[in-house]
Amino acid sequence: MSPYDNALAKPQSNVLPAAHRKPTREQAERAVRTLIEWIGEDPDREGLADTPARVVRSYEELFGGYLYDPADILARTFEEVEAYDEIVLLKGVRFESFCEHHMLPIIGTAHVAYFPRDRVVGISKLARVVDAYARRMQIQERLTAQIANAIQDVLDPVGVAVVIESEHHCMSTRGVHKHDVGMVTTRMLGCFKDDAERRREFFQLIGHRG
Ligand SMILES: Nc1nc2c(ncn2[C@@H]2O[C@H](COP(=O)(O)OP(=O)(O)OP(=O)(O)O)[C@@H](O)[C@H]2O)c(=O)[nH]1
Ligand SMILES: [Zn+2]
Repeated sequence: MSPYDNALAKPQSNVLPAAHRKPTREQAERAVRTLIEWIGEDPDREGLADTPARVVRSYEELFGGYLYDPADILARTFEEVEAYDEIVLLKGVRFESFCEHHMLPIIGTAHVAYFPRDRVVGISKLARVVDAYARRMQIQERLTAQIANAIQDVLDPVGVAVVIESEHHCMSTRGVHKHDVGMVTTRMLGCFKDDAERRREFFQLIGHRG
């Protein structure tokens, strides 16, 4: 059992606790201004005057995943007309996320597969689920597990497989300064966990040796 399983009981585990009061936009902009001052810059010079507002606006986009419930995204499904008992794979879904330790980008690719039981989902919805979880403060292990668990919980397929490969800018642009190092995480559920042949087929489809 992975240490993240408990935190994953609900797909949306890293949302704001109810007791936490969300700061106003003005407070958020003031916080950015404070950081600019802390860096040693003049927040009133022309080039920086609008920066706090820009940063807060960009955060709305970069961390917009909290506004989406993956269960809603996956709610619209289609009954299979012909029984399709093979893997459905969305391969190479690029995403941008932010590590929760340094708030620096995690840039990566997700491969998301499921083995339908009796319903299929519009394929774009798998990419939307990736974004809904990526556009939050994350660690890659949790991101991987959340995507897989949401698909399992909502679609109840025979199995789900998620592989994420990424570069962590907190490792490349600061700290240990290691470039071109990939972090790979996987989450296998159902037939992909229990059936070695199915898992091998999945890894072959994404171009890895299983
Ligand atoms: N497991 C895991 N670690 C991550 C992820 N993103 C960032 N980290 C790591 O989180 C760790 C935080 O370590 P700390 O020692 O608290 O922070 P730090 O002093 O800034 O560490 P360095 O990055 O080694 O300089 C670092 O080792 C990061 O590489 C992630 O998605 N998963
Ligand atoms: Zn980091």
